[in-house]
Amino acid sequence: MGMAMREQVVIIVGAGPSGLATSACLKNLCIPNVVIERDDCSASLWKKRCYDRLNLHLGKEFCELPHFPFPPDAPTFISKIDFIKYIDDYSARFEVKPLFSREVTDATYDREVQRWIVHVNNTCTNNVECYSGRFLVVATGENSEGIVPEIPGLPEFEGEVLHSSLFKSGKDYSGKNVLVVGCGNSGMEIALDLSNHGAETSIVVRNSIHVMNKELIHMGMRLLRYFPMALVDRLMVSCSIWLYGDTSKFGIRRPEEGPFLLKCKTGRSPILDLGTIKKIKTGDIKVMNAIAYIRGNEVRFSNNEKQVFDAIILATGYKSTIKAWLKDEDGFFIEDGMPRAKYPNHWSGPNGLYCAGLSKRGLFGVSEDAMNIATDIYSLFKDGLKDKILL
Ligand SMILES: Cc1cc2nc3c(=O)[nH]c(=O)nc-3n(C[C@H](O)[C@H](O)[C@H](O)COP(=O)(O)OP(=O)(O)OC[C@H]3O[C@@H](n4cnc5c(N)ncnc54)[C@H](O)[C@@H]3O)c2cc1C
Ligand SMILES: NC(=O)C1=CN([C@@H]2O[C@H](COP(=O)(O)OP(=O)(O)OC[C@H]3O[C@@H](n4cnc5c(N)ncnc54)[C@H](OP(=O)(O)O)[C@@H]3O)[C@@H](O)[C@H]2O)C=CC1
Ligand SMILES: O=C(O)C(=O)Cc1c[nH]c2ccccc12
Repeated sequence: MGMAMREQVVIIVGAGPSGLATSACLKNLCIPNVVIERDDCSASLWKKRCYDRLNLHLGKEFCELPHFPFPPDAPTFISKIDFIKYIDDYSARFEVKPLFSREVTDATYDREVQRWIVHVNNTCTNNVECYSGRFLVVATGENSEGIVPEIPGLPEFEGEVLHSSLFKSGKDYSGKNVLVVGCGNSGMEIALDLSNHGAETSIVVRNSIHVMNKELIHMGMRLLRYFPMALVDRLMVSCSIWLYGDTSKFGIRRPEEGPFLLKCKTGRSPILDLGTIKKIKTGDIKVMNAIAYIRGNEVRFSNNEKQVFDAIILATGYKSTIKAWLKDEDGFFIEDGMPRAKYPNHWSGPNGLYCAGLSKRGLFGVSEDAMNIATDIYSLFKDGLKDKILL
């Protein structure tokens, strides 16, 4: 029996904020679309794959999705629960109804028929489904899979090893010796949570980082609307020095380049401190050098220090997994699954291919991409393609 081909205009892969926002913007312009999601719910990163104490880091004006502002009486900083509610309200408002439990395993552009052919594994029925669309929007996110670093001896480590995406709470680690590897925003907050719950906590900081707080970053983001980045960056660093002093004696060095410049160049966010630095200063959280190797349950650091641990939390970041399923003959994406073209030209590719949420600019980047993509597809509609597309 042949497989039924489900004809679509726009196929959106991923029902996180990017996929939902793109769908909503398209619907607003009366362009039919379908959202395909591997998980059994939308925004699964927020609902299932983050730690309990997580809340939004940025003010609500930087976390809004298109055409749906947060209520004026909502607090500046939104909690995770309220953000999840906002996402669900957003889907309801625009009647976005993703097809859940469907993992895209293959997407190929068929030049003959000028359409994207997308194969999906329905994890409920175990059937393979096939969709075809004139446009394909990749919205599978920068956080599709946790990165597990290659550290000698890690696979044989005798204690527990957990990626930060699976970490829920420090309460399971009370009284244990825990090593957090990685000092991005996840690592810093997880270390705080562990220590608050009575774990003996250490964190590996192998490179320089900018440390700021919520209010400072909020002020900086607002100032960026009016002032040059170099000026705002200088102000941010001065405030950071005033707030935290010289942290190098605690193992935390500041980069030469400014926080927002680094964010734009590398995508790495400054650390938004929620109390971790105070605990590092008091010695409640211990800063460690890079890991040299692991033997049994003992970790050896690059300065020859060694210590035994019960658990290791890998807060070592995430990767995009697009390359595993997208037949990308034109090389729109590079090896790490991120678009080759630099911001602000990253979102539009050849043959009706787009990506949303891959600009390393958090939720504000997500909204920008969704609106650009919908407007672009709409203009192709208007230019007379309409009849052809709707075929
Ligand atoms: C712990 C953490 C906290 C964060 N906090 C903030 C914050 O406060 N502010 C901010 O601006 N940003 C934050 N971010 C950044 C985050 O990337 C965005 O908030 C947002 O979730 C990005 O949305 P997205 O839709 O692009 O990706 P995601 O939310 O990751 O959604 C992608 C979706 O695609 C699905 N998918 C993946 N592969 C497939 C496939 N092959 N087939 C079908 N479906 C697939 C996934 O299941 C997922 O539901 C945070 C990230 C993390 C990890
Ligand atoms: N509430 C919020 O808004 C939150 C937002 N986020 C966001 O989510 C995204 C992901 O954050 P996060 O999960 O922290 O990941 P990141 O990619 O930001 O950080 C990963 C960290 O791991 C370090 N690292 C990687 N490999 C190793 C290794 N082998 N040994 C030692 N250190 C290593 C990196 O350091 P190095 O520089 O040395 O490579 C880096 O500090 C970010 O954009 C972040 O801002 C995260 C948490 C909360
Ligand atoms: O998650 C990202 O990549 C973002 O850009 C949003 C963000 C979350 N936490 C932050 C701290 C400082 C600057 C940006 C962010």
